Amino acid sequence: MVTKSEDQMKALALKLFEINAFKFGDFKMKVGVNSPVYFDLRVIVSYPDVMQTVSDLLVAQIKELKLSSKHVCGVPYTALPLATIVSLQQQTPMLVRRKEAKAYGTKKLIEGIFQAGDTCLIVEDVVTSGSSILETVRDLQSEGIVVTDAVVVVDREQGGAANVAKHGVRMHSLFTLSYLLNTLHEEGRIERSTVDAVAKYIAATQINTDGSFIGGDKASIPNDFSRTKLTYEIRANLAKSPLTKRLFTLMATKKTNLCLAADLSKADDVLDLANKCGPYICMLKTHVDIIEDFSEAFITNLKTVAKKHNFLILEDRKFADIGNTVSQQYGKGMYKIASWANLVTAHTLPGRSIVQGLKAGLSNDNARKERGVFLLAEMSAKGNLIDEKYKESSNKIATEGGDADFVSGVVCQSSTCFGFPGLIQLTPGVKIDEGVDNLGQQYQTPEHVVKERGADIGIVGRGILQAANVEKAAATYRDRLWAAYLERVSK
Ligand SMILES: O=c1ccn([C@@H]2O[C@H](COP(=O)(O)O)[C@@H](O)[C@H]2O)c(=O)[nH]1
Repeated sequence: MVTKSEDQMKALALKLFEINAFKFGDFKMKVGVNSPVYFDLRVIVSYPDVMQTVSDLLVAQIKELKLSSKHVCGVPYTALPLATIVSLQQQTPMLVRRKEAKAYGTKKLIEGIFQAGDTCLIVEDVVTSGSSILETVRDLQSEGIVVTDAVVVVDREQGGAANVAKHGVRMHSLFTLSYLLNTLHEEGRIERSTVDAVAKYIAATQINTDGSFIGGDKASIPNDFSRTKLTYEIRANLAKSPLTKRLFTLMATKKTNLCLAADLSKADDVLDLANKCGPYICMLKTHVDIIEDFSEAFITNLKTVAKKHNFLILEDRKFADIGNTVSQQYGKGMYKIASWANLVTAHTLPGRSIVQGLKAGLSNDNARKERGVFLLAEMSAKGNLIDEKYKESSNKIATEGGDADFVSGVVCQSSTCFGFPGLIQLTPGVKIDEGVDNLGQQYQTPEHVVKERGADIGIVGRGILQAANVEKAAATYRDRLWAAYLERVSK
């Protein structure tokens, strides 16, 4: 029996690229928007070895998943030869769906011998919206045939799996587009920028069951896929961690990209501030070590306020030690930060081990899904020592490697810090009046940080804390930051 090995999958991915079964460019798609990537699996009939491998892998997949069925049926036309080989290898009778009923003779849409109540497994080459699978399912079902599963060669990850699932069909793909892109990149065949560009396109073109685009019609799909031009809804689809997705979604639904820096030294003052400003913020940022009367009760109350007003808590601890120490600073000590802060900040100075150390401070994998870190790649302090190379290396830690899924974003001052749209740019040093304080903090206006510097979330501390009416000030900052974001994505 053929099994699916990682090496075999990689080799096939490269082979498909070599024979132009998938290519990069600007292609007109059935769904009505152009795509930077196109699959043409029709060509594989000219490569018997590729046909053999693809069908072997499909059969291995069917066996692995124990997908037993009375018939197999390929979605016309490209998948027909694949379904034929699967039928032969499995000795499972085939059904053939005609695209149009014959005008003479039996006028049947489904050819082959079957009875109502028989089960049938669908075979498909490439799935975008899933509409072609559903057309075949519809014709089989109208003959009383039961369809619960489909095996496909490539899932373009544009919503097809979810769409067919809504009609009771589970989709099992050999390859996802992300896997293919990453494999080609790892093997040096395509640039990281191509991977990112295609990922942005895929996130922006998620398709509903009815063929419409999630988040608007065709006209609303941007042709500029740079991070700052995409909406938070679209970027939520690209985020690697559940927590980052949650934050993007929270921002989009609550319509706020304001983070309040609660730099106060009394626990009750922080709670009072959080209660007053909670409705306007997506995140409350703490410096827990400046709270003089810190207690567990404070944390319990803060979590209650966060839940009531639907914001996340970011502890701006700026971890910077070796992994082993960081894991203890995060999980232990009097603050037990890992137990309550959704997010923390960390310097990238120690390298990748900073992220590994934080992950090690969490008790289990489930906890990791609910926690994340913002890495500091730039600082707002005048005369800070960070240079371009440091920024670039921080970007690599944030976006590459096995621990990048724990990174929710980057604390920085410019849009050039990172390009990956699944991460969030957090920018401090925001005040209605630009300027520098007496200890070197540099301020820019809400509009400037969002539109010119690429901030996704603006951090405001004293701009709100020192206002006569903190609630009113929070509302003003929320309005200005949000309006700047809307303007940025609409132009
Ligand atoms: O580069 C950085 C990183 C973090 N901060 C933090 O943000 C707030 C800013 O407060 P303001 O009162 O608005 O100046 C503060 O908690 C800093 O620790 C930063 O300013 N710059």
